[in-house]
Amino acid sequence: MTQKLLIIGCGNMGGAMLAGWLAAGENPARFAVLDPALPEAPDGVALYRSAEEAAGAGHDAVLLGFKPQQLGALGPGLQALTGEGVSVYSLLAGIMLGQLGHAFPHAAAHVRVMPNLAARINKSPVILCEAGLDEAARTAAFALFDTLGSAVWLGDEAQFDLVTALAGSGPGFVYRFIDALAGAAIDLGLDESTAASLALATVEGAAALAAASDVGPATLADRVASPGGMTREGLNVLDENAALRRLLADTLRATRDKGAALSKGS
Ligand SMILES: NC(=O)C1=CN([C@@H]2O[C@H](COP(=O)(O)OP(=O)(O)OC[C@H]3O[C@@H](n4cnc5c(N)ncnc54)[C@H](OP(=O)(O)O)[C@@H]3O)[C@@H](O)[C@H]2O)C=CC1
Ligand SMILES: O=C(O)[C@@H]1CCC=N1
Repeated sequence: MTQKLLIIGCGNMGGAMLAGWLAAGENPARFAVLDPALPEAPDGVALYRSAEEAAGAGHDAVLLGFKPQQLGALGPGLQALTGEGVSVYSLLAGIMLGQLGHAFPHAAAHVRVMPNLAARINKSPVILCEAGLDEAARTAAFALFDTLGSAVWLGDEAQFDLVTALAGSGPGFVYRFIDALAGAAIDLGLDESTAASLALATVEGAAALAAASDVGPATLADRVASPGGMTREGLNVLDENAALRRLLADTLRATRDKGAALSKGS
């Protein structure tokens, strides 16, 4: 079981995860941060400015929360923090287990972790893929990340970039949809603040209902579309030539394919 986690790079995503763990009641002393310029860490969480300083953290796992493009430059300087008995959890989009193994050869295990920003409110799916964990360590890793929402093991690493596009990047696409929904209403004559608040409340309520419902989104869409009514006309626009689905397939494809480029260093 991870006793103490050193978060290396605590920006948008690492910070959201740390906030989620603390919000769930985890002991702040279980966490430490290594980040050269972070203004401050939450109360009770040690903040280190260099790898040399962080060597005293007493950690048994690290969470890599810097950018994938930094792995080559930062990896060698992190060797001393990722020695025997230390598990390496990585948020680095596109970076494969084999590359983590190459960068941190002495670590006990290597785990890819893909959450999203909703970790901050413990509502994130967290996809996990590992090499080197024994059964007890798998159970402990699952529990740690499940606190942030809902953890799930992915058996086939070849699909990791695709699930990253869907669930890691996904909130970005949903936020664009909310803005586009509001923007379209503004284009048709609604005032800006009414459009923004109605679009957000509608997406929030629709997602919550879908999550609480025992039928799927397609059935719920049909329940919104009263026979002979207004909604069907709008659904017909989205459905014509699978317009929305094709747009989203292009979106996920472009996102997924950037993962392969990141793993090659671009
Ligand atoms: N944002 C998201 O929604 C998601 C991101 N990810 C992954 O999380 C990782 C971080 O992304 P994100 O949080 O968006 O990026 P950010 O830039 O917000 O966070 C990166 C953090 O790393 C810090 N950092 C820079 N250099 C070092 C160093 N030498 N040692 C330690 N820390 C350093 C940065 O500091 P400074 O700002 O001062 O440079 C910053 O605080 C990426 O690998 C990304 O693929 C995964 C899932 C979702
Ligand atoms: O944009 C990125 O590369 C990261 C990975 C998933 C979400 N943000």
